[in-house]
Amino acid sequence: MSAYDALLHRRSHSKVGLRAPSHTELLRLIDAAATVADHSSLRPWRLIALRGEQRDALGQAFANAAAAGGGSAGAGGGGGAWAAAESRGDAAGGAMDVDGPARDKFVAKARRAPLLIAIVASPKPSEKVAEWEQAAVAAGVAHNLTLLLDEAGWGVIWRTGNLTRTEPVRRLHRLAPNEQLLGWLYVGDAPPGREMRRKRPNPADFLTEL
Ligand SMILES: Cc1cc2nc3c(=O)[nH]c(=O)nc-3n(C[C@H](O)[C@H](O)[C@H](O)COP(=O)(O)O)c2cc1C
Repeated sequence: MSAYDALLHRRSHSKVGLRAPSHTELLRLIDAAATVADHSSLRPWRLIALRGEQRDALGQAFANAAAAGGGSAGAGGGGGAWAAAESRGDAAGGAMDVDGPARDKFVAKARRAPLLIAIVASPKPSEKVAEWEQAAVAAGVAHNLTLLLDEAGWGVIWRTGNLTRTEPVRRLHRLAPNEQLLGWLYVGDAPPGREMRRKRPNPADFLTEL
């Protein structure tokens, strides 16, 4: 299949089955995804696979973050509400994990696929390459990987949410202070029968001349 056809036929799957690509298969796809254009070849990204009960830990982190006030779509780093709760030492702040239905709801969300791949923008020191350029490289790797997984027959959807950049979620992924999560690729069996891809925008609306 040409890259053109692969892109035209790609679609996200919000519901996937129980099988997931193996570590070895992932490495093969990441090898190709990593050919993304990368100013100064800084490799400013890394990926973290979450399988099995590791997904429950993510659900727990989501629940703890939500209990502490959550995040916002514009949040650039750790959750301020979380930090405040932590300094108070209350339950939602880390002394105790949130439990019960509040936890179950988020664990179920994290279990929507057998494999989650966290996309981490991991900027490297550079006088020449700004952090936004490096984040663009990390996003490029994620888009490439999404396409490659789709082409290999896996169901994939890239998800984020307001809790992505909260402190409990950062801590679970052991992010360095300068790193940022760009979300997760949720991966599993593609459901049988490919649905039609959603309507494409008119390319002429997106190309002008100076
Ligand atoms: C950075 C990023 C974050 C996203 N976050 C979510 C999300 O949290 N929930 C969601 O339903 N779709 C999210 N999407 C969109 C889906 O991945 C997907 O593109 C969308 O459902 C449209 O389907 P399509 O890819 O088949 O066109 C996100 C996409 C990107 C690039």
